[in-house]
Amino acid sequence: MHKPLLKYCGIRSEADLEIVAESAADFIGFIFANSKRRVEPGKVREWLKIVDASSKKLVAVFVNPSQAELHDVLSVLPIDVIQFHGNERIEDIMRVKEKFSGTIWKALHHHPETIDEMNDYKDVVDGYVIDSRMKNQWGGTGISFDWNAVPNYLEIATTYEKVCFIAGGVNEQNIDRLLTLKPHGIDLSSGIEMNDKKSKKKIKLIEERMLQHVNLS
Ligand SMILES: O=C(O)c1ccccc1NCC(=O)[C@H](O)[C@H](O)COP(=O)(O)O
Repeated sequence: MHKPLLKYCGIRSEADLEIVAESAADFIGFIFANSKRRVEPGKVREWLKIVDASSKKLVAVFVNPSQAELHDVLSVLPIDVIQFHGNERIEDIMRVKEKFSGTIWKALHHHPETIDEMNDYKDVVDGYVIDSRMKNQWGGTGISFDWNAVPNYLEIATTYEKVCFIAGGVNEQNIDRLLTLKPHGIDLSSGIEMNDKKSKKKIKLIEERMLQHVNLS
């Protein structure tokens, strides 16, 4: 089995960045939306001058951003992927695509219409992040959704030739089950944190589980 793509999200300090830069993550995510994990683009730029994260792709996570908010981030940081995590309209995303030549992912929250939404966005995005749906919180909830739906999401994404990350409450205790479902990618934030900081110990446990799974299958 190929190792699923791995994204560590919600980097909020130079120390966090140092930890994930040394990890097996393929993608590292920064939150530019209202959240306890929100970061300022200028600060991230400073950290990136000090910490070598050049082996990682940088993901900018937005929730219904204005053009100015997008510009503030994209003009300062070498962003590889924009992750839209709100209820951005298709025409909003199309407008961004006119200027941004990188990858675009749409986060969709697990609910009865998610499959329809995957279809709605398929012509404007390169991939999906399926996350838990919680009242008053767009993401970073630490809560997982019913993973019985994951095979269906993966199948639909594959049909559309898109990558599909599974997010929401993934941690070292439940990642084994998720790995058996062969997600294209796994996205973690709360599950690699301790006292609001990224934890080397938790990352090590996650990566050991992933490695064992890949070696066994
Ligand atoms: O992480 C946040 O605080 C956040 C806030 C607003 C929008 C999105 C946010 N996170 C996006 C992510 O990609 C997270 O990694 C994803 O929601 C999973 O989080 P978690 O359940 O904490 O592992």
